[in-house]
Amino acid sequence: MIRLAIQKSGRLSDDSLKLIRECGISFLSASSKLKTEATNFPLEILFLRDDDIPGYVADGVADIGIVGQNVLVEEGLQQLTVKNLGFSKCRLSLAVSKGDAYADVTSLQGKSIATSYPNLLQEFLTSKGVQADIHTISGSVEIAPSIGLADAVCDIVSSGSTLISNGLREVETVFKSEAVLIANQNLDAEKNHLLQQLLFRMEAVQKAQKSKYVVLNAPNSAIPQIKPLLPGIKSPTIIPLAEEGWSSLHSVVNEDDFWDIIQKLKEAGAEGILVVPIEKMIG
Ligand SMILES: Nc1ncnc2c1ncn2[C@@H]1O[C@H](COP(=O)(O)OP(=O)(O)OP(=O)(O)O)[C@@H](O)[C@H]1O
Ligand SMILES: O=P(O)(O)OC[C@H]1O[C@H](OP(=O)(O)OP(=O)(O)O)[C@H](O)[C@@H]1O
Ligand SMILES: [Mg+2]
Repeated sequence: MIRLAIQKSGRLSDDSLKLIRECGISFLSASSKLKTEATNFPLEILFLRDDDIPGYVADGVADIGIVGQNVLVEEGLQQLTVKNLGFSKCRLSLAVSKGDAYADVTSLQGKSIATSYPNLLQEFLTSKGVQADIHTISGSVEIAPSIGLADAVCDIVSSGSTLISNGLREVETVFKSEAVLIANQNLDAEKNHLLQQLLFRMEAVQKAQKSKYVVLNAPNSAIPQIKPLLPGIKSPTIIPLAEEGWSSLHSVVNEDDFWDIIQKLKEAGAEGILVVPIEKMIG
């Protein structure tokens, strides 16, 4: 049995649970239950405050966990990272009151800055040669300038709407973050085997999310032009249609190149193009 720690409730929770389910793992979850067991994989899930997850994994209370890089690096435990997960993307930024003058980071010299990330902030300020008074608070950081607690803040930003609602202006990016899978560094052979199985499934899910299955019809005369546009995993599948002189081509395309390829396919004479999501992709 391997023990996974995820955030109980917050910005990491939904996508963490979604990823586990997409790996084909089923479990019952009730909001009041802080521990559950999967029904079809030897996995136990602990629901915790995100700040506690790196420490629990480092100590072996949990074997693996999902947490934001901002929390992991703040706690000095980045060496536990196994895999970037691509969700809960955000940045740790410095912000000042909307009306405050700000030229560059030296404008913060001698100022007080409220944050929940004193280590990341201190490292950034030191790298810029700036000395400031760091005031550590555990939440509602954006309120600090308006109540006279600090001159500036250093907090998590995604859309920027929390800053705007609190009369603040983002001025520097201190750290970029996304969710990561972390693991204890001394897992025994059995737990390591289970971790490798989970990683295999996660990679299949991630690959599938970046790809689309494309089906189209084309006159046989257009196939030489279309084939190089659809390299797929090996090469496209070509099946003759009932109508003489026509074929159906099937392939996988990468999401990043998708619109560009569709445009070129149409120009080459493709018709009836169907685009289908892929659930899992292996090899
Ligand atoms: N607005 C956001 N958009 C995307 N990701 C975010 C956002 N805010 C935070 N995150 C990421 O999600 C993590 C958890 O954020 P959340 O705000 O839920 O934490 P929290 O309030 O400290 O929760 P907890 O109660 O578990 O301590 C952060 O550490 C960060 O990595
Ligand atoms: O740039 P935005 O899109 O506005 O997001 C940023 C906000 O999101 C997070 O808080 P959250 O809403 O998770 O609440 P919390 O303070 O309870 O953690 C973070 O601490 C910021 O306050
Ligand atoms: Mg927290």
